[in-house]
Amino acid sequence: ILIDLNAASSTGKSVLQATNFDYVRLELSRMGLHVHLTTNRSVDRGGRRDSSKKVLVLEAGRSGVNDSLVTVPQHSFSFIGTDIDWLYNTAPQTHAANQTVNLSSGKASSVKASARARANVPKPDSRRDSAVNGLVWVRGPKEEYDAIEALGNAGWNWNRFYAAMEKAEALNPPSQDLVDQFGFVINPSSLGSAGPVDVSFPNFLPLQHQKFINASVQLGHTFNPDPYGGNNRGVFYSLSSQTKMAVRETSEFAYLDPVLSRSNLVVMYNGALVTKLNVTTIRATANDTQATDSTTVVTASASGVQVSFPDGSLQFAKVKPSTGEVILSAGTVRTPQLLELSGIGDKNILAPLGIDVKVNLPGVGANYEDHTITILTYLLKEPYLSFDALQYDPVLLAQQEELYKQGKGWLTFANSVLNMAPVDKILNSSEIATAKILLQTKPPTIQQDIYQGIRDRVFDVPQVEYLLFNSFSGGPVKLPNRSYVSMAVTHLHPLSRGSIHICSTSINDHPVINPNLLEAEWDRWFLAKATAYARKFFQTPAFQEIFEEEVFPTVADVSTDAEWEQFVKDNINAGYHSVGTASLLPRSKNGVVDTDLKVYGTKNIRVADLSIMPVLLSAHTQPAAYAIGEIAAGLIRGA
Ligand SMILES: Cc1cc2nc3c(=O)[nH]c(=O)nc-3n(C[C@H](O)[C@H](O)[C@H](O)COP(=O)(O)OP(=O)(O)OC[C@H]3O[C@@H](n4cnc5c(N)ncnc54)[C@H](O)[C@@H]3O)c2cc1C
Repeated sequence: ILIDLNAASSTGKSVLQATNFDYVRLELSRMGLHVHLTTNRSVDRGGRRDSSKKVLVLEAGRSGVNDSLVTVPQHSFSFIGTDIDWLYNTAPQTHAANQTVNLSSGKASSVKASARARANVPKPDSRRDSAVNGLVWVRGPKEEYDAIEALGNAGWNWNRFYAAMEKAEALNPPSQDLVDQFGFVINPSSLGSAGPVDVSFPNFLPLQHQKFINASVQLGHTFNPDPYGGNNRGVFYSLSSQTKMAVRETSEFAYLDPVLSRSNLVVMYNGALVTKLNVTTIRATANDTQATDSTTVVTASASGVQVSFPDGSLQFAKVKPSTGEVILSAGTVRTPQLLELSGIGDKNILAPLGIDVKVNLPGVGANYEDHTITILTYLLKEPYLSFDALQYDPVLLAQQEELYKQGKGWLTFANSVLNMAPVDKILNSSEIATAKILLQTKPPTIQQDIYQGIRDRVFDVPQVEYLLFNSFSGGPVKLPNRSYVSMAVTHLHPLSRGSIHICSTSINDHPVINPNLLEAEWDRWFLAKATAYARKFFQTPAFQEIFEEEVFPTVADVSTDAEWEQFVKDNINAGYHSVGTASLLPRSKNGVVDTDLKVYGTKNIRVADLSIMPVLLSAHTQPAAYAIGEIAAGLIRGA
């Protein structure tokens, strides 16, 4: 049953009153959605579906189906500032000029879109998706997944993640035409072919992105024809989470659509805002191994969740006594918020707010990590064009909109071509010596073994990603009727760690989001070096052919080490790759969930989203989110 709460609040209320659910899943949208749906779907595949299990999925966001800004690959990021953006900002960043940094996050579902797709509305007009990310589909190197296991998480290694990512994805190999036009190369045997999530190359690659491969090779970077099999070092063509016809792929379409007709599934969206879990507790007994002091509560269980409906009423969704489960997939910002509001978290944060501490779990909201990004802007020579031309040339825009209806042209493109660079490609020998010294200092906020792992892998795995945005990103002057391109420089393994904690007892107050960007000296120094290096791409013959000049920052403004460090502090961006606030780690290491994704000290509460990742990868995060969903589905089924 599919219930749009804005339209059918009373139906939603009657369903909640009448049902005890086996699984209540918070939230529907995007990555988080598919755990239960995968549960259903996978069980189907194995012929063991248990349709007696009642599943409730709750999502606060609305459908983005009628909003082409969220459905067309080229429009990714356009959701920022709209009603499908949670509108997060960080707290002032002490080590980054005290600025607050944008941390937009999607608040949308696309169940209507899925319904439309089921009705066979042809692509791409079905506009079926509401996801908002940049569509980049890439995985990290094998060692980084194995390092998650080495932190004390038995079984959470490359083999498991790789199998789960392959299970989720279905590669559409590029047509011969695309190979001939743009040079796309891929090794199909490193990718899944039968999963629900379509991954494809865009049907268009801007000239500057083609040249980026050449510029990288001219600088001594290696071209990697097979970045999906456990080694992503070098420059390569990256895939997008989109269909062959250039419609963005999402978890809703991939996982929800095939099971929407099931009578055991209820999906409430467009205003199903979960406010807290109702948690009851049983006190520790003397022989309980988890008890750390006489007041420790060791077994907490959720009887259900409270849901605020669009009409302002508070409803209760019940799980079956003794067997029902609640699965949190509210993302890295909201999952710790919901746990804390429900009394699961650090007692030193909860008690002053008057929250009854059900499980004292200091790891909730801690270990927060994000990639950090700087962006440089360059002017293209005439007559070369970027997406900026779509704004100043209405004829071109109209042509491209027409082409998109056939799944062709500029609008099919969000991104492709990444350069995942190891340290020794961008630092000289004296800088490497400095790097080794800086890495000896452990910043205060990172855990010892996470720090050690990152430090020990620094020279083995990529440390910086270079990626082109096909438009102007910033700078003092934007010339009319001219096209720009930007270079995003991402530090892949920062050492700074922050936190996300509630500051009130209301779900409506955003938690305090403090990534603590650039706290570590290593992070400031390395990102400055990596950003300065980005200029070298533009000095290669391949780029000099098409680029006129650097507009932000100019050589006159920023050239010395000190100037680059200041540039980084003044212009830092978060990577939109937040992880870690409900970390998969042993409880003794400040973990929040165990290897079954169960929240420590609880009987029937799991987390299945990116908040469980204890450390970031040399990769964008959505494939890991899908993998976590696939793995969680297996755990829930006991498979
Ligand atoms: C602008 C942007 C660009 C990105 N680009 C890329 C990219 O190109 N490639 C890539 O791999 N990754 C990218 N990412 C990252 C990737 O999209 C995220 O890491 C991923 O979506 C996280 O998945 P999640 O399931 O943990 O959380 P989310 O996808 O954030 O899902 C959480 C859901 O829970 C809902 N929710 C939250 N609180 C409540 C509540 N109280 N009640 C009900 N519902 C609630 C939210 O509305 C949301 O739908 C990008 C992210 C952003 C924001």
